[in-house]
Formats: sequence, structure tokens, C-alpha cells
Amino acid sequence: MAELARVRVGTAYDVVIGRGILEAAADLVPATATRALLVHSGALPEVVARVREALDARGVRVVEGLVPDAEAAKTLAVAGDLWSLLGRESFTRTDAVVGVGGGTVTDLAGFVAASWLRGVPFVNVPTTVLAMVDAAVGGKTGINTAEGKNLVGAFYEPLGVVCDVDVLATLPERDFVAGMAEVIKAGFIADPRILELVEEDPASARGVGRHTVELIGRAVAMKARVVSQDLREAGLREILNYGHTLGHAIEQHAGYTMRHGDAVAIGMVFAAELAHRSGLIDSALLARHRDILSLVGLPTTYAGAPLDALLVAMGRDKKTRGSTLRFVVLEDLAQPTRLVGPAPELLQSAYDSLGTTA
Ligand SMILES: NC(=O)c1ccc[n+]([C@@H]2O[C@H](COP(=O)([O-])OP(=O)(O)OC[C@H]3O[C@@H](n4cnc5c(N)ncnc54)[C@H](O)[C@@H]3O)[C@@H](O)[C@H]2O)c1
Ligand SMILES: O=C(O)C(=O)C[C@@H](O)[C@H](O)[C@H](O)COP(=O)(O)O
Ligand SMILES: [Zn+2]
Repeated sequence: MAELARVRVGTAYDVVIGRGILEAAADLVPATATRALLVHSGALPEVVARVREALDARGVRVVEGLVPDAEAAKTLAVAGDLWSLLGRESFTRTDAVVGVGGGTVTDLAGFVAASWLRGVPFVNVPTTVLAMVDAAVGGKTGINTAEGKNLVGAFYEPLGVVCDVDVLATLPERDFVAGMAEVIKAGFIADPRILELVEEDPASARGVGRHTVELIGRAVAMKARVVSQDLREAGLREILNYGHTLGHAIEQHAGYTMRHGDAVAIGMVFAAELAHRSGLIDSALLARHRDILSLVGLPTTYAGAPLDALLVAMGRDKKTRGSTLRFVVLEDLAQPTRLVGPAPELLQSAYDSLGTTA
């Protein structure tokens, strides 16, 4: 058991990154808790068993909250099933929710914790790269609706986040790489050293390699800095949405069958095209987007829908004001800004460029 890094998020909680540290999740559950709802998808029985045993050892009675895998977990029906379970088990405000899994599980578990009795303690045990660096950190919880991604949710912070890098050994490469989209996002918006590390050793972005722990640590630290200043997304926090305006619309259009990280990768290329075509970034920075995303195996092209089919969902993006779309774009590396109300022709030409490999 080794703790490798600890990142404080605001004044509220720590994200601990280490090896063999899963059991630490049980220590984060308040001493007053007599029950814990263990939310997981059944995909990682050994990981869940270790957390369950650690809770048992503390005298906390574990209630199994088995949910569907991936985006199928983030629905009103699944949240409703968990609320019913909490009701049947008479969960009180001193009891806890523990989410063990990828970002879909931690988003759902956090939302259920935020809404049950208007808020009960919860702990995150992220098991994907994406959940470690992003979803489990920062207090955004929620579910999807047919109309859009994360349209229902709450800002609600965990008591702590335990990232055990050892669990990534079983993560399929495609899911590992999808999580790296959010790490690369952190590189473009705030921490260019991330981009250098990936370019130097792309293997560390495809599976656990020599730079992986540093990549995770840097991305977590970046997110912690941002959310510590702007938990409720009054302004600064919007930068974390780089690539998400189009990305979320693609996910909704595809019926939530595409990996979030893949959609965000495409969305970042789109945002870079918007910035380049608006005279904000040069062709080298635009090319760096396509190059680094391709280097790790992320998609950079998309022709799955006409732009018109995505504009409705983009209109429901949380950054939209009235009917004015707002995109996070770069004006230079690590200098994010907003592009407000881009002309339809600009949107179309940037979008058309995604249909090619140019
Ligand atoms: N709340 C936030 O701030 C925030 C930030 C980023 C993303 N998200 C959300 O996170 C979700 C995506 O999360 P994700 O990419 O982790 O997807 P996911 O939760 O669907 O996990 C991907 C797949 O990996 C499997 N898996 C998980 N851990 C594993 C492991 N260690 N070994 C083997 N298989 C494993 C899962 O069972 C699943 O099939 C999206 O819904 C997205 O909207 C939220
Ligand atoms: O934490 C944030 O803020 C983010 O925007 C991080 C994103 O990577 C994440 O996908 C988030 O869930 C998107 O939030 P939303 O508010 O656009 O639904
Ligand atoms: Zn995201």
C-alpha cells in the first residue's frame, strides 16, 4: 500500500492517488454511518469485494447498489431504483453512499447521495482514468435524459476520492485512451507539460506506463485548482468544458453509445477549428490537437450526423445563454477564452472539416 500523491480540493476533501489503497475508502465513511450503499456495475467484483470487506471491518453494513454498466447507469429509472432501495433500507442522514467504478457510476452515485434526504455523505472510488482525473473530482453529479447529457444533477462534493492506480491494470485500452482525452484537455487548457509527457511517451497514455501517474496527478491538480475557485461554474470552471459543447451533442445524438472521451476528443478538434478560423490560434496549435489525439488513438473525425441534427442539443448545453451558443476555445496554448454566438457559416465550415482527415 503506497500513497503517491494527495491533492486538496478547496477546503473540503482530498483526492488520494496511490497503489493498493482501495481500503482507504472505508476510512472516509463517517464514524456515525451504520449503513453504506455500495454503487457499482458488477464489472469489477474483486475491487468491489475489497471495498466491501473494508466497510464490513469497520462495522458498516453494506447494501448492494448494483446498476447497469456504462451510460445505461445514468438514467432516472436507475436513480429511482436506488432511491427505492435506500427507502426500503431506511437510510438516514448519517449513512453513506460509496461509488466504485467509472465516471458513469460516480456521477450516478453522487447524484443519488445529493438527492437522498437532500444530501447524505458520499465517497468516490474511481476505477477508470477518466473518473480518476475528472468525473470523481469536483462535485458535478448527474444523469442524462433523452434530450441531453447530464441535464439533471447537482453540485455535491464527496468526502474524499480514492484513486488506486493498480485497478487500471484491467481497464481495456480503448477505455484507458478515452480517459486520456480529459487528460489532454487539461494539457491544452492549463498544463502544457501534460502534452509534452504524452508526446514523449504515448505508451503512458494507452496503458499504465512511466508517465501515467504524473499525467493523472497533473490532471487532478489542474481540476482541483479550478473547482476550488469556482465550484458552481460561475465563470472559470467553464474551461473544463473544452470540447464538450459538440462532444455532448454527439453523445446525445448517438443515444449515449459513444465513449465520453471519444466525443470530447472530436469536440476539442472542433473547438480548435473554430478558434483557428476566428483568427485566435495558429495552424500549428490546431495541428497539435489532431496530432496528439491521433497519437494516443483518439478519434479526430466525425461524419455521423449533419450539423443541424446536433445544434438542438448544443442549444441545451449548460454554457448556452438564451439562444446564444458559447464555446470554450483557446486564444493560445493554456489560454482559454469563450467564443460567443459564432456565425452559422463558421460553425458549418469548422464542422465540415471534421469529416475529413485534414
Ligand atoms: N462529473 C464530472 O465532472 C464528469 C467529468 C468527466 C466525465 N464525466 C462522466 O463520466 C462518464 C464516463 O466515465 P468513464 O469514461 O469512466 O466510463 P464508464 O463509467 O462507462 O466506464 C467505462 C467502462 O470501463 C469499465 N471499467 C471501469 N473500471 C474498470 C477497470 N478498472 N477495469 C476494467 N473495466 C473497467 C466499466 O465497467 C465500463 O464498461 C460520462 O458519463 C461522463 O459524462 C463526469
Ligand atoms: O467538471 C467540469 O466542470 C467539467 O466540465 C468536466 C467535464 O469533463 C465533464 O464531462 C462534466 O460532466 C461536464 O459537465 P456539464 O456541466 O457540461 O454536464
Ligand atoms: Zn468530460
